[in-house]
Amino acid sequence: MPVFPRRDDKNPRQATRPAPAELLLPDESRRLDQAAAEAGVSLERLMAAAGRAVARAAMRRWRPRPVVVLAGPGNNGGDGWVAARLLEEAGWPVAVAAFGMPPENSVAAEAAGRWRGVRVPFSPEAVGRAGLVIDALFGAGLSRDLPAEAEAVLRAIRAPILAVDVPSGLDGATGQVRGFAPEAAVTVALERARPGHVLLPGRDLCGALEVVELGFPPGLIEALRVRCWRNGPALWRLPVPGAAMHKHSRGHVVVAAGATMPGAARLAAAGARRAGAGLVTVAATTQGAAFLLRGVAEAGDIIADPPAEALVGGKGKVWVLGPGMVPDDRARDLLAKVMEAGDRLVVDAGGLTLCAGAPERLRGASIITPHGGEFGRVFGPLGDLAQTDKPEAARQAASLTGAVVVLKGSDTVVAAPDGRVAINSNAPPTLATAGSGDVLSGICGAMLGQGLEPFEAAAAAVWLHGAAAPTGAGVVAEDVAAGIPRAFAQWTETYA
Ligand SMILES: NC(=O)C1=CN([C@@H]2O[C@H](COP(=O)(O)OP(=O)(O)OC[C@H]3O[C@@H](n4cnc5c(N)ncnc54)[C@H](O)[C@@H]3O)[C@@H](O)[C@H]2O)[C@@H](O)CC1
Ligand SMILES: [K+]
Repeated sequence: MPVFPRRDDKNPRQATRPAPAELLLPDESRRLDQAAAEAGVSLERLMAAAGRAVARAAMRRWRPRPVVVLAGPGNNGGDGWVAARLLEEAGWPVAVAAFGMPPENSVAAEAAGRWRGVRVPFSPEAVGRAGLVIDALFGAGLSRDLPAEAEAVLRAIRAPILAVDVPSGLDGATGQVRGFAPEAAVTVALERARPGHVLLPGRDLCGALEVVELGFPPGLIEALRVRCWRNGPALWRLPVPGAAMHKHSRGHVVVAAGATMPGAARLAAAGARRAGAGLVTVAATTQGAAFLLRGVAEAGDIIADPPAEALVGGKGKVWVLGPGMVPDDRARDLLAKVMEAGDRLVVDAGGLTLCAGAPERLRGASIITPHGGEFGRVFGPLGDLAQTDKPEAARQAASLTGAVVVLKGSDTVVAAPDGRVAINSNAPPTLATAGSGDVLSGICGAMLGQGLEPFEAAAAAVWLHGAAAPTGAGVVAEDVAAGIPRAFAQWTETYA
């Protein structure tokens, strides 16, 4: 289970509560509705709350204007019928275009039955003159591709779209588009967000995400035992140096540098040092050491041509193996020795290339940090799965290797062998620059060295990396490392 921040309610500085981080899968959402019914909270009441939240979101963001509500045949449509009625009661001009009617005697049918206002045919013309379209066609659990008729209408929209639950066509579990999904200005998510609101391309289609609580009885979400979260401070605590600490109690990170790209090792070492590692050593070749010594302030201790035996083993040691590493015999030997010694280990870049098509070689690593290409090279068919279901692919890779998998991208997924998944969303596009991954692997090493367990270490590192990255033009990987103290400060001020 994730460690939740301790809070001291007497101290107002500690009063900020991280937003609920659970991401519900469609099946969990169904179980939640069922449990609510058993606890005496009817679907009717939940639908009324959802429709009210949608109407309020429209009134908060827009002045009264002609609204067209696209209502689908299920409960998503039901929310739309409720919202239509409330907006009309508030004096807005509203028309409903229904795509099929809900089954007789259903809660959604009841909501539709209460609509006394204008109905228009479900056609591209219906949305042509709208000033706002409420998309209540299908929800996050859509099980097949969007029908062509629905796509034609959604494509004809020129007005801003307020999506109920998800923009219709978006798969709530994976963030993938089923045939087509429109780009919403606002998405009202119900009770909790879904993985598809955070994963790409879904996140980009949702516009501003509003998560509204519907009034589920307390304890029901906890009882679901959700295994997927939005990555953030609700999942881990960053290590904060205490007065009694000394450098040897804050971990010793050893970065193994390759023969040809010592700059990558320097960036990994910078990430580790800025993220609080007590000691950082770069183990380089003679040639690499000569280069590194010129930038000693950002590299830590440098050892030229160390015999691996001299470095492996020892208390508190964490290896970062791979940034700038050429997958040669020396690297292969070193990986084997580190594994044999049982040291904690972060494997990235060249270290992953050593394991292409042979994921079993990674057994014993604590954290691996592949981008999509490296993931495919190591895990073969799971690489294809990652294209359609990134969390599931990362989860399977973690279970296969026993390592926490950090599958990188703008929507980095962190998966643990026990099935926990954190999806990250704070990475600015400036992180798409050479060397930024090296900084991340160093931060992962520093988190492990300071005592976080691998899943929390990886998730915290990924968040810190995103928070450290400056936005705007001209950002290079060194700036990300330099931004780490500011990211720590942001966390301390808000959550510590
Ligand atoms: N706990 C929650 O989150 C709550 C959710 N509510 C709403 O309930 C919705 C989910 O309701 P449903 O499960 O009824 O799902 P939908 O409203 O998405 O509708 C599914 C219906 O559409 C049909 N369908 C699916 N794909 C189709 C296709 N390609 N072509 C034609 N028909 C298709 C299905 O057979 C089913 O009848 C959520 O999106 C949300 O708006 C609220 O009403 C109340 C509480
Ligand atoms: K929708």
